[in-house]
Amino acid sequence: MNKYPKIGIRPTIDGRQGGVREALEVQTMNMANKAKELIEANVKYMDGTPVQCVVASRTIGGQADASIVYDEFSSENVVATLTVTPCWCYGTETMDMNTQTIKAVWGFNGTERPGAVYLAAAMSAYAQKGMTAFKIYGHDVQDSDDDSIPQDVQDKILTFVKGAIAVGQMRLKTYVNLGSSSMGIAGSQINAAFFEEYLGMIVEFVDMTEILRRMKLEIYDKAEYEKAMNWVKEYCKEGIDINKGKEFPEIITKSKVIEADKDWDFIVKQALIIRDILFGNEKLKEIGWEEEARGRNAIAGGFQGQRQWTDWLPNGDFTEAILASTFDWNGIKQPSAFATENDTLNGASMLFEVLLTNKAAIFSDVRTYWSPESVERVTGKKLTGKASNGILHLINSGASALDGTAAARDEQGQRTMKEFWNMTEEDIKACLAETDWCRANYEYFRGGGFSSHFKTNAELPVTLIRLNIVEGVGPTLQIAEGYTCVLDEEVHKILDERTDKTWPTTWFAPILGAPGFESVYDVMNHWGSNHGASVHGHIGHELITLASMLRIPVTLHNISSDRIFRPSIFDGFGTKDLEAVDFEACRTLGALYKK
Ligand SMILES: C[C@H](O)[C@@H](O)[C@@H](O)C(=O)CO
Ligand SMILES: [Mn+2]
Repeated sequence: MNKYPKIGIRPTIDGRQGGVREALEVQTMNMANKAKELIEANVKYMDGTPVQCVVASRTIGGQADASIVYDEFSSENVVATLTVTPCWCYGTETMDMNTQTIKAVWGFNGTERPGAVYLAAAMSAYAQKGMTAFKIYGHDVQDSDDDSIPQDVQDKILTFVKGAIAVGQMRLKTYVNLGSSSMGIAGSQINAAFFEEYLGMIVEFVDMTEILRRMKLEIYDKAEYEKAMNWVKEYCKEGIDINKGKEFPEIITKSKVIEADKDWDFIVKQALIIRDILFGNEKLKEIGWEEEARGRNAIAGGFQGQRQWTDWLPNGDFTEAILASTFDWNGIKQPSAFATENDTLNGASMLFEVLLTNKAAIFSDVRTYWSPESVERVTGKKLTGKASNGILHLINSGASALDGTAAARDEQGQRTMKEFWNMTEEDIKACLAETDWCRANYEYFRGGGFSSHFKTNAELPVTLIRLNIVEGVGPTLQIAEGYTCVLDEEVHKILDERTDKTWPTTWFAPILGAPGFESVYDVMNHWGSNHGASVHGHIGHELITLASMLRIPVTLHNISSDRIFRPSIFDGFGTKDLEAVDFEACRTLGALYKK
């Protein structure tokens, strides 16, 4: 990253000199420094670097002080400001009025000198001006000499910062769209205006022939290619070949132009090349390809694959699975949001998840709702535990991140999925050991290739999401928190093999009870598309905060109202039907980067 997006911290103060201001200087600055410590210790950029804060050089008692701080922040790529104060200050005279930053105000909840009153005054001013700001004050009154940050305040500050830093990291980065429409999936017919106006991103279009050009002209690092091939030989074991013994018609046999024993050479090269197209590679400059070495400033992308590519060339499953994982042949790496079937809206969903968690996002079809009755009919057995109300089969041709095996272990030795920097050598080997690579089903993929095949082998909290675009409404987000399920082995086998035994499976049970979550069937029935992106952890509240920053209304979620944190201006649209409020507020405010 050229210059990290930062959080600017603004200590505001009662400007009355001759006693009041002087008495508050230390406490106010202290709050700012405490907030900086909290943020820098808890939030990381995509590459694992701790998020950086810039604390203003002075307290702000009026716009003259504020203007010095605007200047300090302007050269630092400050994307969001957190104004902190233990006292009453003068609302519009001290507020952050820069329209380019995302804002929050933390008003100390004390009674001696009321920070929470300033907070309320500032929020009313922001609302009156049509500006968004997040309101933070503690649930319990603190004494004026208590410099701790209560847990509820910490949670709000961190949720705000995670969202704001995600917004900052997306801004002016590129989504690389490799190929075009895949099998009529509308999400693959990229909507550039969405990326530009809502995410502040740039869309680049790259034809899939670029991959063939780089193969033919050998525009890749040969040493790395050798290394990757050796790694594949050692760790990527082959699974079943379901084509064996089958008679295929000529249109299928003559379409396989890469010999079967050359598939790995092809797909490993393809993975290197696609990564380089997105992110660049200094090595290419050394071999005379300076333009290619630069990459395209990507933060995410997707590959069409089906069908103009896969109808005669090996599929993109290996590339997609490896790009999305927290490791490759070079060891640990930051996971990428990289969409299969060029479903750009699922790619953007993956991007939100990776940005908020630093973990791998798992791309899949939301393929089948298995009712308890159907499972019993087909297997003779009952679903149990978290699966007992029915399950969703999350499965796509083998493009899911290998972290989805849940083979990594936490400090207690339990299965989990991790931030990439916490992945160990053993975790990587374990994820690879629980994955086998099955030769692609030639009926679907005439050109062959290999699909990652595994099952998510632990009961873990996950969040499944989907970005949709609805004509007349714009982009909307759906969020389902739930658990991955481990089924009885025989039940798993019977259900899994009904779909495709060469693909990775995650069994998912959403948490029921919220509107739209009356049953597992309802969740599947309300889902906006054929795909979803899941990530480890229950991060629905963080997604809601991020969506509110981007003005993307959330149309379906199972997050309790006490976890929902949106800008204070949303309260001005009512408090009864939070979903309707979200719609109305997002529509009134308009896209963050509306041209
Ligand atoms: C191989 C098949 O075409 C699958 O890729 C297809 O069923 C899908 O994943 C549709 O989303
Ligand atoms: Mn699919």
